[in-house]
Parts: sequence; structure tokens; C-alpha cells
Amino acid sequence: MAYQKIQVPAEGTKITINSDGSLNVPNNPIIPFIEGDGIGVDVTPPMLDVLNAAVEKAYGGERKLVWMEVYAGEKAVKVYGDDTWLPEETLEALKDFKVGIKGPLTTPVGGGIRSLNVAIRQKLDLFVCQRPVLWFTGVPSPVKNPQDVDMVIFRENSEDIYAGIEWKAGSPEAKKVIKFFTEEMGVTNIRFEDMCGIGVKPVSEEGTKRLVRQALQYTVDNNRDSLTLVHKGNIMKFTEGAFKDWGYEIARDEFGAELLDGGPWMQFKNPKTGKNVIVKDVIADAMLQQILLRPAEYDVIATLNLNGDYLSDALAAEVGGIGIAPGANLSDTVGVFEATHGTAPKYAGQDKVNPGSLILSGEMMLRHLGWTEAADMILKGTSAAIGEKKVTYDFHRLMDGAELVSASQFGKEIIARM
Ligand SMILES: NC(=O)C1=CN([C@@H]2O[C@H](COP(=O)(O)OP(=O)(O)OC[C@H]3O[C@@H](n4cnc5c(N)ncnc54)[C@H](OP(=O)(O)O)[C@@H]3O)[C@@H](O)[C@H]2O)C=CC1
Ligand SMILES: O=C(O)CCC(=O)C(=O)O
Ligand SMILES: [Mg+2]
Repeated sequence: MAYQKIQVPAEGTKITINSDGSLNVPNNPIIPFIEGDGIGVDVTPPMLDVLNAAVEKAYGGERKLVWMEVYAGEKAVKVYGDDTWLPEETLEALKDFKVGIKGPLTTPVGGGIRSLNVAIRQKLDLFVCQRPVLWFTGVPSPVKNPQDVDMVIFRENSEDIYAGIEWKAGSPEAKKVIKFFTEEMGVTNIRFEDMCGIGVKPVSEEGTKRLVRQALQYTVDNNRDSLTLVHKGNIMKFTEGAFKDWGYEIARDEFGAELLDGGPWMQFKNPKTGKNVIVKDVIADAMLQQILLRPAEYDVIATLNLNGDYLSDALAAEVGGIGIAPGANLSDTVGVFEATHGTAPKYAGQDKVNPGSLILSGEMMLRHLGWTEAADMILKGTSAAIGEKKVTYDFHRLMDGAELVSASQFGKEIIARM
């Protein structure tokens, strides 16, 4: 496709998909990136620098990432004109080039445009939001044993109330939906019908199973101990409760799991290592307590969209906060990597915030490409920079004897230690 504003670099090559579904990664892949709103200008440049340096150090001149800027959010409006927040060609490029990375994008609260972040996930059907939570030695943490926090969240990314099916209180649409519920569906407990916003929470068997399948496969491939289904199925029986039931079903039908002590927990042998894998479930509110009090008992987590959003920030706090919380949005063919945090507008443009989340999202991206040597170097450099207490404001305010560095300097400290 010929792009209107996106400049495709001449020297790069496109990543393609092999017939077995794996990525065919050339030595000079073109990687689309979105700078992001707010602190996007602060975290994206150090991320690009660190990834370039890691690839150079790992492979000499043999491999190179060829960056291609694509636009979304405020920058898209500047480049394309009024009200073009998410140009069609940005979505096309992410789909076409298969692997990309993005900074955070602003979503107004209570009105205005719907989330561009969510739109990218939904339009590209990036149904997995994978967010690993791991403590780096020396990072300040509010829990006593942060080394026990080692979890990977698989958040369903395409359904639940994030589908954005809702109507404003008092609108003719809300009134029509409420009328349908009360007159045709026997609903008697909408308390204040006249001025009542109303939303819909779709959760499907297929949507649940494709997410839990990926989480179980990750558990097997990475020889992890357990998978926990997190849900609020006691209250929302046919959405969150069904998520739990479908999750156990796929463990049974596709991974050979059997009931443990009469159930509902299950177990199966990892076919690759022989290790016993436990499949369990926890109700979401209890889980927020469990991750604080007994983090060692949790490993891979599969959950619905909203629970996953809450859990991501809560768990990130245990290992230093959302300044160091990476993630990936994945479909079977496309990956768009992004940090867990948002645009933190009060810090925008100050070269102050922690670029660690986006840098570690880049680390995940390199691993996704199979460029593990470069990915390992980023982990090494990040761990060493923190270990030597060269940290941004978020860690500095909680660490004794640390040296405060800017966002860009933190990137340089990582590069110096790779
Ligand atoms: N995927 C995405 O693009 C996301 C976008 N958003 C959007 O971002 C906007 C702002 O959301 P908000 O709720 O304020 O959440 P943010 O994640 O943007 O910021 C909340 C707080 O987290 C801390 N923080 C965030 N990023 C960093 C960082 N890189 N380094 C250090 N600390 C950090 C800061 O804490 P402190 O004040 O303690 O220093 C900040 O005030 C909204 O429009 C929201 O919709 C939100 C989440 C994800
Ligand atoms: O899209 C947004 O504005 C918020 C998204 C979010 O909080 C998340 O994905 O963790
Ligand atoms: Mg969030």
C-alpha cells in the first residue's frame, strides 16, 4: 500500500510470517513505532537508543533495526489534520510490518474520543495483553519480599467492558436499552431508570479460550509452576464465571489437565519437562490481597480485560511501579509492544520519568523477534544501572544513596553497562 504520510525507509526489509505461523525476521527489519503523547517524547527516544545499542553490541553490523515512525494521538492530529487521531494507514502499517512498539496515548475521561490504545488492540485483534512482573534487585518496593513477585499477566484484550458498548444517562439510546431490559427481559432492579448510564459486558467462549490457550502454552514453554484464572464469577456468573469454566475446560481438553483432589483446581504434566502444572482460580478481590500477602504462590495469571488492567498496576507497584512495567499486545500474527503506564501529563517533556517500562517492552520485542542476545544485554544493562543506583525520580525518592538521573541519562546508563 502507498502511504500518505508514513515514510517507508528504503534500506529495511519487511518481517513476514512463515507457513508454520512463525516470524520470518530479516537482518534489517522495518519496525513501526508510535512516539506517544505526554511522556512519549521522554521515553521513546531512550528506548530507540537502547535497542539500537543492544543490537549493535550483540551482532556488530550484521543486524539492525530500521525504525519507521507511524502516527497516533496528538501527533497524528498534527500530521494529518483535525480529528485524525488514529489514521487508517497507522493500523495498516502495524498489520503489514507485523511487529511494532508504541508510547502511551491520552484518553479523555467521561467524554471525547474513546481510547486509541484500546482501539489499536481491537482493530488489530491483539487479543493477548502480556505483562510480565519481575523485580530487579535493589528496586524500592512496598512489600517485604519483592523477590517473590515473579508473575506474568495474560489479560484478555478484546472483550469485556472495554468493548465500549455503553450509553449515556438520559440519552434516547440508554432509555431504549433500559426499556428493553425492563419490558422484555424481566429486569426489575435498575434502581433509577430515568438518569442511568448503561453498559454491556461481552465475554465469549472463543475469546476466553484463545487467551487462556496462550497463557497455558506460555506456562508450558517457560516451565512455569501454575496458571491462575482470576475472575469475579461469584457476582457476574455468565461473564466472569464463564471465563473461569471455559479456562478450566481448555486446560482439560487441550492440555490433559485432571481434577486435583476432586476439583475445581486441576493439574497436568508439562509435556516438555514433566513438571506438574497447577491450574487454579481465585476471585478477583481476593487476588488483590493474595498478590500482596502470598506472591510466591502465583505465577502465570489469565484474566479478563478490566481485572487485568487493575492487576497490572497493582503488581507493578510491588516491583517498583509503572515506571518499570513492560508489556506486549499480541495476536497470532501481529505484536505491538507498549508500557503499562499512561502519558503522565504532569511530567511531559521534562526528561524526568523512568523510560524503563518502554525499554523493557523493547526487550520483550527483541525476544519476540528471536534476538535474544540483544534482549539479554538490555536486561543486564538495566539491572546493572539500577544495582549501581543510577535511577530516575520514581526510584530515587525511595532509595537511599541513589544518584538521580534523567530519562535520557538512564538510557545512557543502561547502554554503558550492556
Ligand atoms: N497504554 C496506554 O497508552 C495508557 C494510557 N493511559 C492514559 O494516560 C493518561 C494519564 O493516565 P494516568 O491515570 O495519570 O496514568 P499514568 O500511568 O499516565 O500516570 C500515573 C502515575 O504513574 C506514575 N508514572 C507513570 N509513568 C511513569 C514513568 N514512566 N516513570 C515513573 N512514573 C510513572 C506517575 O506517578 P507519580 O505521580 O507518583 O510520580 C504518574 O503520575 C490518561 O489519558 C490515560 O487514559 C493510561 C494507561 C495506559
Ligand atoms: O487506553 C487507556 O487510556 C488506558 C489503558 C490502560 O490503562 C491499560 O491498557 O493498562
Ligand atoms: Mg492500565
